[in-house]
Amino acid sequence: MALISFKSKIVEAAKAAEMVQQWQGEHERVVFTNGCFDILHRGHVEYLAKAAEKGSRLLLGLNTDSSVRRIKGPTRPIVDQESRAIVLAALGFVDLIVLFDEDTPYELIKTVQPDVLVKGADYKVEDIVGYDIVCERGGSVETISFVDGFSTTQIIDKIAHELK
Ligand SMILES: Nc1ncnc2c1ncn2[C@@H]1O[C@H](COP(=O)(O)OP(=O)(O)OP(=O)(O)O)[C@@H](O)[C@H]1O
Ligand SMILES: O=P(O)(O)O[C@@H]1O[C@H]([C@H](O)CO)[C@@H](O)[C@H](O)[C@@H]1O
Repeated sequence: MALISFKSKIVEAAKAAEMVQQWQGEHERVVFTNGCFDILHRGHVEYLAKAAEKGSRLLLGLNTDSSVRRIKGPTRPIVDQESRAIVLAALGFVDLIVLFDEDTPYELIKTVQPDVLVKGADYKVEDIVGYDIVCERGGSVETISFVDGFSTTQIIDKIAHELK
């Protein structure tokens, strides 16, 4: 798949909503998840693969750099938003990526109206942003178990320690 086709997965919210409506019209089950995904690691990949299995299409909400900075602190992200989006777009089981600049994906989830909302098991189901929106339309909100020993923070700490 040429790079250009990876980039075509990265769309604006309005386009994503249009695609989701089309897929749902064809009885496809659309899964939504979101995150910062700074320095992609094995936990992310296994998590996204399992999220994708919960439906037939996977839409990923990706925090912009300024959003990540507000959530994870002034030294983050390490990897810029365009690079994070392209790396994620290379994953065959990711169908669409939408950048969002808010602190939470609430407005994006309201716009795209997915069938399934997924986060990692570090979140309680009822605390997941968008829970109300997805449940209201009869969708499901689920968590995916953690792959122990993998986090971006741990990678950063390991590099910082090794380079001391
Ligand atoms: N080891 C893991 N196993 C399964 N899911 C994970 C793992 N690490 C992160 N996730 C999930 O991936 C998504 C993105 O998480 P995030 O980008 O915060 O990863 P992270 O490695 O925890 O980052 P940080 O260390 O900077 O907090 C979230 O839904 C999170 O639950
Ligand atoms: O990569 P993270 O930190 O797991 O992603 C965050 O998830 C938050 C979650 O959806 C809250 O229920 C979200 O609000 C935040 O914007 C990040 O995407």
